[in-house]
Amino acid sequence: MVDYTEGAGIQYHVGLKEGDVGKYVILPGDPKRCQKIAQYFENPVLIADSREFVTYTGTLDGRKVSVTSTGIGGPSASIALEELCNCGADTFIRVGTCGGMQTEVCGGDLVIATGAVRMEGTSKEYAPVEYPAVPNLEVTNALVEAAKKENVSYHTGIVQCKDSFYGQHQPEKHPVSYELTEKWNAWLRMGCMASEMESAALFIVGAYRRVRVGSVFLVVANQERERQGLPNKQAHETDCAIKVAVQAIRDMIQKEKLK
Ligand SMILES: O=P(O)(O)O[C@H]1O[C@H](CO)[C@@H](O)[C@H]1O
Ligand SMILES: O=c1cc[nH]c(=O)[nH]1
Repeated sequence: MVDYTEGAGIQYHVGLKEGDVGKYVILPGDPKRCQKIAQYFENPVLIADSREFVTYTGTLDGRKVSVTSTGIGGPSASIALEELCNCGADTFIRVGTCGGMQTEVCGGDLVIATGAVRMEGTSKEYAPVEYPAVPNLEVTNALVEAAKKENVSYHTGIVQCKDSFYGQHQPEKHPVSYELTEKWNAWLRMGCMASEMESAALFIVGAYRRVRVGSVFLVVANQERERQGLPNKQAHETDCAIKVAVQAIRDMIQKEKLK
């Protein structure tokens, strides 16, 4: 393979090398969420700012932890995950936003993924479609315990991943509306809780790289509630999801210390 590391072990896209990041990394999509997340660390330092990939490293309970943004969608998320693995990280929590699908999933709630629908392209370049996109059980259990501790309204379940944000929100405008709409109805009937864009790729690449990945999301709104004429609360403050992810990492660190 061509050496994209410029000979110094620096990963081509994220601009990081071994030692720059902790074992635990929080993965938001939005680079602007990184600083906010880093504020929960002790002594956070901006390590790299390359394309959509912004990284801060600090500590939590004496252990090195990092946050790296992935940008939007599977392609950049898979790059971030691969390159962070190359730097020595092995436990990841995606902290994202999502759109609620079942009517009980309201704006301001959290969703913790127990699996992801692979209606995106990146994961298909790693594993045949028969292979399921599932998060790591330890990370997911830690997220659920943290959500209980933080006393927040949360749901667990399958999230639907896709590549086109507007295919989710305005399928009728897409030339393949027939396919988008029919599949959306199938995901609803199968009980999908929310729609977002990166977890399927992250879970599949995580399985391939033998690292632990989990996801927690803030529900921004619910288009199904809107469609059914139900009140559709909107939320944009991700603090609640960040707190749950940070608490989950603290709990995993504590468990590790007891080993
Ligand atoms: O808020 P983030 O983490 O970016 O996540 C969600 O928001 C973006 C779409 O608005 C997609 O990346 C989707 O997965
Ligand atoms: O509706 C939404 C909200 C956030 N992210 C998505 O992909 N869809």
